[in-house]
Amino acid sequence: MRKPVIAGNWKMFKTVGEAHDFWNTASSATIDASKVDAVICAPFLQLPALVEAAKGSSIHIGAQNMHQEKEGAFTGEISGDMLKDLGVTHVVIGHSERRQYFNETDETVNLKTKAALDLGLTPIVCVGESLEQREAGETESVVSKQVAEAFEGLTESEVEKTVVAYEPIWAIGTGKTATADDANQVCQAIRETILDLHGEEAASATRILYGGSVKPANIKELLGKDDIDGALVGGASLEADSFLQLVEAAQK
Ligand SMILES: O=C(CO)COP(=O)(O)O
Repeated sequence: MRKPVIAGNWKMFKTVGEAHDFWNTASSATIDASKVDAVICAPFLQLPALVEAAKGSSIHIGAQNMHQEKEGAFTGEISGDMLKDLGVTHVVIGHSERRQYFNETDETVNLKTKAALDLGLTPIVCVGESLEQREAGETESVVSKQVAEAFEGLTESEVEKTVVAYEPIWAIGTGKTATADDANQVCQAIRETILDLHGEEAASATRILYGGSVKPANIKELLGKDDIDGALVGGASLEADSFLQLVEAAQK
């Protein structure tokens, strides 16, 4: 039985003050950490305050990116060691917005995933096809290649510790969700890729999330599918109430 993950990706939203407002509501929630991993992935500047606020709660704090090197002359970047030192536990890697706007490639995704695992951070590795690729019938081959390259050189136990998020680019922030069946089919193809490359145990243990316009209204149907183990959520994670409804749905 795979424990579901509900991970909020705040993207470039909220000031530290607004994050505190979120926390005032979220901290009173009863989350059963044995049933769900609830994670908030916030902008770097908010991480110290959020890690502090989350102490004693069942919500994990994650970053939205990290650099693959331990340290060095990389102006403007943040290393995994810096995140680890702060008490951050998760890190989103290879989000489509980073692939699109910040030159993230399958190769850097692989290096970052390895660097995160070496530090004991849980990578949430994002994959997904564009609308053009979907319409050309390339979804599964595109996504399988992204997964294969992201996991290149990882051991079976490292793969098991990694979370994959399938986020079709055309469904992000658009209100268009893949149908639960379509999303499940791609998540199943991802699991098959992991099976082929890393073996049965890795394939059955790895959590695969869906992301793209997930809301309290559609979470139950998505979680009802065999190969969907949770969600990576943008817009609906910004309000504590809706984030907590998603967590609630996953811990049932
Ligand atoms: O990109 C996403 C999460 O990483 C999805 O964003 P939305 O939930 O706003 O569509």
